Order: sequence, then structure tokens, then C-alpha cells
Amino acid sequence: MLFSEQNFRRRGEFSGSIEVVCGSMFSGKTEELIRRLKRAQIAKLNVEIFKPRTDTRYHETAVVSHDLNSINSTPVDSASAILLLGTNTQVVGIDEAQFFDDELPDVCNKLALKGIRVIVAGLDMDFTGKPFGPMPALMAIAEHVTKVNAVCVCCGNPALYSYRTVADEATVLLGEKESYEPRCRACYNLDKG
Ligand SMILES: Nc1ncnc2c1ncn2[C@@H]1O[C@H](COP(=O)(O)OP(=O)(O)O)[C@@H](O)[C@H]1O
Ligand SMILES: Cc1cn([C@H]2C[C@H](O)[C@@H](COP(=O)(O)O)O2)c(=O)[nH]c1=O
Ligand SMILES: [Zn+2]
Repeated sequence: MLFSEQNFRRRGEFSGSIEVVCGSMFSGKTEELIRRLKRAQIAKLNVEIFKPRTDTRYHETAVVSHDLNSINSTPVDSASAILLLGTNTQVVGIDEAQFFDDELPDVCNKLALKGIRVIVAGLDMDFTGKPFGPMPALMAIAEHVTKVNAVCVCCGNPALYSYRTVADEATVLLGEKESYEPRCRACYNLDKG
């Protein structure tokens, strides 16, 4: 079921909150983030969108999904830079949250306490299956957590892991289908012995 915004309060009332959209690569995190943000723009809310400056895969500035849906964003070097947003911002979107520093949960909490609706998308697990960066702490303090699944490229079941197909042990390795495939639990563990 699609996440519904119907319970959010109207403008002028306190509405600060944190939403997290998490899952594996290709699970639709960015599409869901863009969907929520575009609806907020249609509602004429002041929306600001951020991504880590290091995420240059599709575009220097825009947030772009694998299906090439996109929305403008501001690349930032650190989580604290997000606090420098305009004074009348009502909704903040953040993509690729796993790449941010450990300040991100505190930054999101401060924004939510100012009445801002914060929507964060990111990988919950890295390629080894471990929690990724600030994502678990964000999920712990969020009002709403939506976990989305990709389709396992091996068997077609729901995929929750991002399997790395190239020999590189670095936690951060930007890439697409040339380096990663979404896999279900069984297929992810097949090659792990
Ligand atoms: N194995 C797959 N499972 C699901 N979607 C896939 C797969 N491979 C490609 N896609 C495409 O990726 C899109 C999701 O892209 P995106 O929102 O950017 O995902 P994420 O941000 O989670 O990596 C899907 O709508 C689909 O068209
Ligand atoms: C699993 C994993 C992924 N990455 C990188 C690969 C991509 O550039 C992004 C994830 O993008 P998506 O929008 O979720 O498809 O993260 C990484 O650096 N390390 C990993 O372990
Ligand atoms: Zn599978």
C-alpha cells in the first residue's frame, strides 16, 4: 500500500515529523521520496531537497531514480549544512542518507522540532548486510518507517539485500547494475557459503 499523507496536519499547525524510506538498491526508495516531495510541491508547501555531494551517479545536483524520474536538489558536504535552509521551509527531503555523517539523526530531529516534515531515503544495509551509516539511528527516531523491496534478480522474490558483483571491499562504492544486484535472503546467502 502507498504511504498516505492524510493524517498530516494542515499548514499553521505543528506538523514536524521524520519519515524514513529504506530498502535495498532498486527497491524504489528514490521514486517514493520523489512521489512524496512532488505531492508536497503540488500542495504549494515550501520544499527543500538535499543529497550528499559525493553522490554524482546520475547528476551533479538533481535527485534521480533508476527510471530517471528526477527532482532538483542541493548537494551538501555534511549533515549540519542542511540546517542552513531557508526560514520558511515546510518539507525537507534527503536522499542517499546512508552516505551522511552521524550528525544526520540530530539534524533531522532539530528540523522536525521546528515543525518541518522530514522525509529521508537511504539504504538500510550495505553490501555485507550490515546496517549502513546513520540509517539505523534515523529509523529509531522516525515516526514512520517504510521498507520497500526490489525484485530478486535470481528468483523473482522480494529482495532486501544489495549483492555486490565486483571484487571491492570498500564500504562506499558508487554504482549501478554493473556492480550490484538486488537479491532475496536465500539468493544473497547462496554465495556466502
Ligand atoms: N530488480 C529490480 N527490482 C525492482 N526494480 C527494479 C529492478 N531493476 C530495475 N528496477 C527499476 O528501478 C526502479 C526503482 O528505482 P529507484 O527508485 O531509483 O530505486 P532505489 O532508490 O531504491 O535504488 C523501479 O521502478 C524499476 O523500474
Ligand atoms: C550496497 C552498497 C551501495 N553503495 C552505493 C551504490 C549506489 O551508488 C548507492 C545506492 O544507490 P540506490 O539509490 O540505493 O540505488 O550506494 C555503496 O557505496 N556501498 C554499498 O555497500
Ligand atoms: Zn532470490
